[in-house]
Amino acid sequence: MTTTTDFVLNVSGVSKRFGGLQALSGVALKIGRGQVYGLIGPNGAGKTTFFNVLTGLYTPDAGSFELGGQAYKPQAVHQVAKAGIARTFQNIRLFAEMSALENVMVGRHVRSQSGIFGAIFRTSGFKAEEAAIAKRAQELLDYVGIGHMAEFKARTLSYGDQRRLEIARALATDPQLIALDEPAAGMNATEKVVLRELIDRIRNDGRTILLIEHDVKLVMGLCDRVTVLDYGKQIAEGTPAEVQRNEKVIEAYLGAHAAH
Ligand SMILES: Nc1ncnc2c1ncn2[C@@H]1O[C@H](COP(=O)(O)OP(=O)(O)OP(=O)(O)O)[C@@H](O)[C@H]1O
Repeated sequence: MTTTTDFVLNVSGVSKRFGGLQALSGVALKIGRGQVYGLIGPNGAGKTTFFNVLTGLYTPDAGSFELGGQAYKPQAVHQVAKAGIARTFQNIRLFAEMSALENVMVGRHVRSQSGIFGAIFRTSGFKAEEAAIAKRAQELLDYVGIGHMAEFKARTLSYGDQRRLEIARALATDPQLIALDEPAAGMNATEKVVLRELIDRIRNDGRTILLIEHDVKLVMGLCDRVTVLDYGKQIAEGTPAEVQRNEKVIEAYLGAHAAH
């Protein structure tokens, strides 16, 4: 029997309106533990809006949300991080002047115990925790393949490496769900192959991933299931093979291409 806890994320009826524009209309999706789940659709379909609602940047007009079998309200970004969702952004958001290691350490602080008192008075508990956080951050940089760049300022890394750094920072929060917003954007073919291997590895290590991606080949090769949005509505859901031969999906994409 399938119980709700088999789903890391279980949302339904998610709606969001901007003035006269219905950006999301009753979107529902269930992401099984250990899956890579793709969210695709033409430009303006509502993918980023869905991410922003899910991660507390926008307040939904309606919707029910469950994470790891527990109800949660995505009302504020820090609550969402605590609840266990980490994300990356379409336009990379790193601390440009901080080192790669420090950027990952910031992510890890979501889970730290000593708090502000420990940080100010530099208690022994705080120092031990800082050392543990630095060690874990280095492991994560190694994991995503940029361990040798730990001391480099984030802004000096290549585009592809900055994206990998963002993934390391997301992993640092030990999330139940990692939401990746167009991780392959701006990458060349070689970088995409490396990215694909990394996402595969993250899944094989038992993590669950929600992915917005324009590169259809990457989505189809990587995802276990896919939801297709068009004008805020879900027009298809299923395995990559199923959605690829769905008439509505073909029409939405052809229509979008014809419009350009
Ligand atoms: N803050 C906002 N205020 C008003 N309209 C918005 C806002 N954010 C998004 N929209 C509109 O909502 C619709 C969905 O946009 P969204 O960015 O979610 O699409 P998307 O599928 O992520 O597109 P893309 O692939 O181009 O990133 C668009 O028509 C967009 O103009």
